[in-house]
Amino acid sequence: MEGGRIDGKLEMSDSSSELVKQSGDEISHLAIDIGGSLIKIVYFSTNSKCSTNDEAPTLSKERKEVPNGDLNHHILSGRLFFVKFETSKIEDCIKFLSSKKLQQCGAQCHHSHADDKIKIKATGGGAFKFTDLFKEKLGITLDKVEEMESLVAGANFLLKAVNREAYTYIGGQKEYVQIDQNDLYPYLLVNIGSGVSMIKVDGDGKFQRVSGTSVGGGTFWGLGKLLTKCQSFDELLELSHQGNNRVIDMLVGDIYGGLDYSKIGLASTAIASSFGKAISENKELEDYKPEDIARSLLRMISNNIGQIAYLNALRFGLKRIFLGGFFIRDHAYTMDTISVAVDFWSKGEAKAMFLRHEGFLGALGAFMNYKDGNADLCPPQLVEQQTPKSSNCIVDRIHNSTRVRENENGAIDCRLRVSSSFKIYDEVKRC
Ligand SMILES: Nc1ncnc2c1ncn2[C@@H]1O[C@H](COP(=O)(O)OP(=O)(O)OP(=O)(O)O)[C@@H](O)[C@H]1O
Ligand SMILES: CC(C)(CO)[C@@H](O)C(=O)NCCC(=O)O
Repeated sequence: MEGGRIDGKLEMSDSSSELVKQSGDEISHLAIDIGGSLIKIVYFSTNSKCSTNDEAPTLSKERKEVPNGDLNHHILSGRLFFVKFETSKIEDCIKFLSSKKLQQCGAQCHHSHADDKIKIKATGGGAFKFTDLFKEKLGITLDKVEEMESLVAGANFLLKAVNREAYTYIGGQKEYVQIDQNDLYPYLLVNIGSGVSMIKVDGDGKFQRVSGTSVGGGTFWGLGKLLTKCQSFDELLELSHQGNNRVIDMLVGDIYGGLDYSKIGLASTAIASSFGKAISENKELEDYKPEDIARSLLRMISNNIGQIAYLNALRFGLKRIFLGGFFIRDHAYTMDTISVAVDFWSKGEAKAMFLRHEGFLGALGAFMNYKDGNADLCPPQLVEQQTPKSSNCIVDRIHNSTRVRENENGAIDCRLRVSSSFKIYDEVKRC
């Protein structure tokens, strides 16, 4: 179907407005994914002001003996929040972080000044590029988590723990997919960020990056900016919604005198050559409408990604393709093009499925990595909302049965298990 934003789009926060609205949150854990285009932050807050549900987020002082004996735990109830910034505006991100009470994020406050010890999980190329900046401006050490590992951990978590996370988009209809946790693997994860990574996922921590393409979200936004003079990514997407790609794309019918090329299965309306019409018309860039250019560009890139995804799925015999990354933006035309490409090339065999927390896979995966924390800081683990039964492995329990709750803003209600050595903000200040 033709473009347009789908109703009920997740309004996960876009930088500056959030700076004011959410300052003062008590953040217990935070992870960051610094990509080529966008910085994504996932944080867990126990601030009860944020709750819209009947069960207010609280710090429950519930103590649990872990089975091997020696550690007590707190259970923190609260909510996972999602925020993003443009990487080119990293100063906004720095301001945001400095407005937060971050001292407890992985901080170990024994024997020395807490500021020396603030460590957050960080992934993406920017975790390397901006190491010094974070140290200088915020006194924060970035504890690096490998990018592909983070993407996979984030996707696995969402697919197993969050209801209505994955959906198909066919014929203009969004349909949520019920994930059978015992039949999830293998699948192909296609992350469309600035560039595109394709990862074959075989289990928790079991994966292989099998392909990638540099023609991705950065290409759409970069070329689109040059060709249309749009000032923002969302403006470019909106413009594409109003355009007609047939003005610029050379169609099969343009070559075949209006006929289908039925012998090889190409309808006259299929695109034979993206932007191909521009070579035969005596027109300058200014003679084309920006909306038509935006439309052709979006179609070209989405189609190409859909096709490469399908080829890789075919290569490894994978039927399920999950797509993440902020290029998608829950945008109808983008998802429709990718879905049609996968459906067309696989003759209906493979399915493209989109993730609601699209661009936050890496940040979520890095967040999950706190479970590998060192001995001083007990690994925080996400636990479900229901009263936990006695079990040794809370994460396992998520994976095997219950699901965390998600509210309409994309924030996820959940509980975090932390060790008794973990301090809430006021206590940290006194260290
Ligand atoms: N507000 C925005 N500003 C810039 N790009 C946006 C915006 N919203 C969506 N996008 C699209 O999302 C892409 C970035 O997606 P994402 O954040 O998943 O990748 P990244 O982590 O920045 O890239 P990479 O993983 O390749 O380093 C951009 O290239 C652009 O196509
Ligand atoms: C380089 C990364 C992994 C950085 O996130 C990403 O932008 C990407 O996958 N680019 C595509 C590179 C390629 O495989 O051609």
